[in-house]
Amino acid sequence: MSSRFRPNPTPSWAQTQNLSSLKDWEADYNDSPPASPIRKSANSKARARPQSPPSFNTSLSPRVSYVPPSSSSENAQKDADEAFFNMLRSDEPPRPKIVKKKRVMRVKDPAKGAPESGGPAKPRRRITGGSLKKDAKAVTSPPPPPINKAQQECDSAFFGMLRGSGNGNKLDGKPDMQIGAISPRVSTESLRSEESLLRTSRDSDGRPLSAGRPLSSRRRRKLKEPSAAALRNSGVRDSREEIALPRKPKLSEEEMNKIIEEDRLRFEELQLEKQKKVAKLRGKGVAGGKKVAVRSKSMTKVGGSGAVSKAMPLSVDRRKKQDLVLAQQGENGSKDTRRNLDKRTARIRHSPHFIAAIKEYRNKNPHLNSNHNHRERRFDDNAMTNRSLNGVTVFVRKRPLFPYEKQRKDYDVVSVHADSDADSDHVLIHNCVMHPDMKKMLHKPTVFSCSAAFDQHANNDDIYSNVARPMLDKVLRGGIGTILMYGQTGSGKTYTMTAIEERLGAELFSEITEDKEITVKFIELAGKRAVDLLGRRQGEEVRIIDQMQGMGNEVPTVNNEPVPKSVEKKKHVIIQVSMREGIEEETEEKVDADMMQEFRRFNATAIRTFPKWLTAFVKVSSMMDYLEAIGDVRLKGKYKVLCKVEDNVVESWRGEDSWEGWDEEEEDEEEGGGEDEGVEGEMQEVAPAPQCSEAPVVSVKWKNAAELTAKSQEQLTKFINVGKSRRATEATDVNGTSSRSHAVLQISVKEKGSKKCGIITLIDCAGSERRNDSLYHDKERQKESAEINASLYALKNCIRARVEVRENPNTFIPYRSSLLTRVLRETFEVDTALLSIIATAAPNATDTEHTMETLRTVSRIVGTENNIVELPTENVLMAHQLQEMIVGKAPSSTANHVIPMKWNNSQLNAWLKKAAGGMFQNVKVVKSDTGKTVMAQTVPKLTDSMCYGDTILATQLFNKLRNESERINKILLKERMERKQMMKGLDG
Ligand SMILES: Nc1ncnc2c1ncn2[C@@H]1O[C@H](COP(=O)(O)OP(=O)(O)OP(=O)(O)O)[C@@H](O)[C@H]1O
Repeated sequence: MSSRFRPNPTPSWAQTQNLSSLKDWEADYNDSPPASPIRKSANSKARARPQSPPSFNTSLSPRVSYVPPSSSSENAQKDADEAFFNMLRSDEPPRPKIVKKKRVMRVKDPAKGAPESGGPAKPRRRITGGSLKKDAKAVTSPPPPPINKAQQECDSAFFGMLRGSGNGNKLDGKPDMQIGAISPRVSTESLRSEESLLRTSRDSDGRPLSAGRPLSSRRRRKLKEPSAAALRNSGVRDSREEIALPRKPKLSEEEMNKIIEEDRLRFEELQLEKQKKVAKLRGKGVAGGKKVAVRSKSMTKVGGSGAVSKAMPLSVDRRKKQDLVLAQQGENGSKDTRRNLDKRTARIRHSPHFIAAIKEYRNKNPHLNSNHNHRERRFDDNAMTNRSLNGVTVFVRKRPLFPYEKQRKDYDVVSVHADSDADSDHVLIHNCVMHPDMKKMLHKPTVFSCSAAFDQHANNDDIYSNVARPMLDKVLRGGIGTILMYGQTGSGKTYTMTAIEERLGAELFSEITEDKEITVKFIELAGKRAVDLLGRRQGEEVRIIDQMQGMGNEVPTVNNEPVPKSVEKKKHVIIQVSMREGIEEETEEKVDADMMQEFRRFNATAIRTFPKWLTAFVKVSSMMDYLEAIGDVRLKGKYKVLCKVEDNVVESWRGEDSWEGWDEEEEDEEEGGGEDEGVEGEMQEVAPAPQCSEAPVVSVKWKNAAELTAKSQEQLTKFINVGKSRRATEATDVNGTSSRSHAVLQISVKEKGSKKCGIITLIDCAGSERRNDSLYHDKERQKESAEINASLYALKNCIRARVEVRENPNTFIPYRSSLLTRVLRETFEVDTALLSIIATAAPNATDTEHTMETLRTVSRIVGTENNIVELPTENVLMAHQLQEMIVGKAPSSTANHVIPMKWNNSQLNAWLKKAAGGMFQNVKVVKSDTGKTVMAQTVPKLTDSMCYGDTILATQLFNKLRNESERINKILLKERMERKQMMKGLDG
């Protein structure tokens, strides 16, 4: 037998048995076993846990009920003892402890039922026990019957008790709550039984603690109880189910809404209450309003009732509170406190400083002040030629700042320097940016040069007379003139162009003679499509056919000459060039050399010369170059080009647009029988150029585009307006009616019955947008924007190439890269053609980057980007410094005040020398001492560290430092208020 179960005799018990010592008792153990160790043990346990004395229902152990020794029942005592020791000997689990008989007598009538089931319950034998009679019978009936289930239960309870769990039920039939609470120590076997579920966790009234709520999974695991699902599966009924409280009925939507509304009202009420409280506190000066308003915990505990937190989760409260604070801020106009801002926002946020800095800069440089008299300044043809930059006249027009822009605190960052004495004007952009530390403000002036610049005071007449009027003279003589508007969306391209069209129309009709007529064509270039704006059918697609007059593009013909095998393998295209008939022999060599040089540019691998032919092998991969080469050759008007293209190579190329397009155009030309056609056969002579004095030698045809003859200025205006109304415009974020295409208006002045003509082309480009602005546009719009920008890029390249052509005639002009440049081919290739670009500039600070980019692009176009000057960056002064500068009044204190907490070692030393009439000049200061370290010290510390043990001096030092701190803080506060006042003045 395990010693664990050996009865533990106590001296008192030994004394009762007349045993002198424990040893004696042990010796006599077998003969006369102690009769009351269990009782003693039980009693001792009861003492140890007075609040929950273990009590046992004897019915749980009917056979082992123990009757304490008494004079009246000696035999019963003996029997009980024997039964007990029998049990011990037979290795049976120990029986539960026996309680006093008195208590046994208090057992309730089981017929009254267990309280947990509510009504009159069936007698629960195993739990509430059987009858007392039965128990008594069991006590007196040796030998013990085999252990049944009830016995096992009883045993397990007993073990539990021995281990200290005290498992068992009171004899009065009410389970002990404490006992239930410590039931984890109940043997696994018993817990698994159905009854154990009922026995666990009951309160003093016998109701299970888990009533109305299932046990948590953690608790269940602890109790080693099967889950409800497991019980269900095993067919055992879970008692918890019986006693579960009925679920709350679902609320209808109406009821829910009502509750929500009530909560909301309550919340608002509480908010008001809170605001009143805060206002009261502020009035009393008890607390900084902000702290109370924002940090108050009252949102969760208002009124101490927790009503708000009950009604709404904390996050909702917080959000509402935040919304309220934000709304209040908005109403009060309180400032945005963010620190990291994008360029545009930062410019607006610090606008007063930047405005003042720009104003100051203009004052220092009076020529930048916009008071130019544009009326007096009229450039004639010659002046314009002198002022042209690399053959292109560049004008800049700055539009005024709109009231809505002023309203949002935007400001003018474009200064114009119109210098009539020099050859060029200048535009200065005040680029206002923040230092990366987001504290310092910088002003970066950048200067761009142009032929002529117009500020916001220039009107449309000024623009017309300087830009279009000189061009008109040339056009009337049969020349070519092109005016191109380039600029950011909303910068005034359409506005300016409309003004020019009106005035141009009026002058044209007043100047032309009767033998001349004016025709007009108007198309729109949107991406890769050209659409007629004046045709009967709206949206008619126009095809741009650019070819040299009298020459035409030819269908490649196959020469008989065999293709060398090596070439075939490499998939080369063979280009054969025939000399033009009538070319003089002495120049033949030179032409050959030119031609060879030309082909080398296109990576021709072999060039052969024949008496009348020149053959080059060009790689298929550079087919586009090859096509351009042909164009180039034609341009010179010296050669006739024939192509011999290897069959399979052609096949492989046919799928490409460019080649097919090329063929089709040719076919069209042949079918159409246009006036410039007639190229038949290989050796067709070049038709003579038109006899018009300055007529173009090349012609770009707008096939399908309606050409209308305008008989009067009104009619011309009407045609233009019809075209404009058909033009695709859409609202962008930047401009309400932004042009999404390039509008090309061509006005020709023709001699009646003759082909002689002068042409003026006015191009209103689509807004050059940046990605940032088109960020929120849909996909189609973004694609459109990309195409617009691509065509503007091509334009830039062509104009640039045109500029370069003057120095290097071999310069390749990539006019084929966009529809816009194909339309403008005449302008690029005719030397006498005039080209003017008007760059429109928006003055507002938020568009600084766009404006700079426009001017930079135009400078690149004309090859003057090297003339862009970036002036030294200046620091923008803060308000108190500006005040002195602008208002002419110094702030109340110009001294640089620093609070003691921020003093460095030298500042500390300086103060100590002067303060209190030099009282502290002899205090001990080490190198590492700063204002902060000294301020952090208490008087005793100061006494030791600095004042050589002089407490009075240390106290003085301590107080004086604090006084000084207070004094400086007051001054700083005053300065801050002054600055604020001044800023308000600047804003206004
Ligand atoms: N110099 C100016 N004076 C007065 N208002 C102007 C001036 N320039 C432009 N505007 C006004 O600015 C607005 C936008 O101008 P406009 O439509 O010409 O811009 P845009 O550059 O053609 O734009 P988009 O490229 O998007 O078509 C118009 O309302 C126009 O009246």
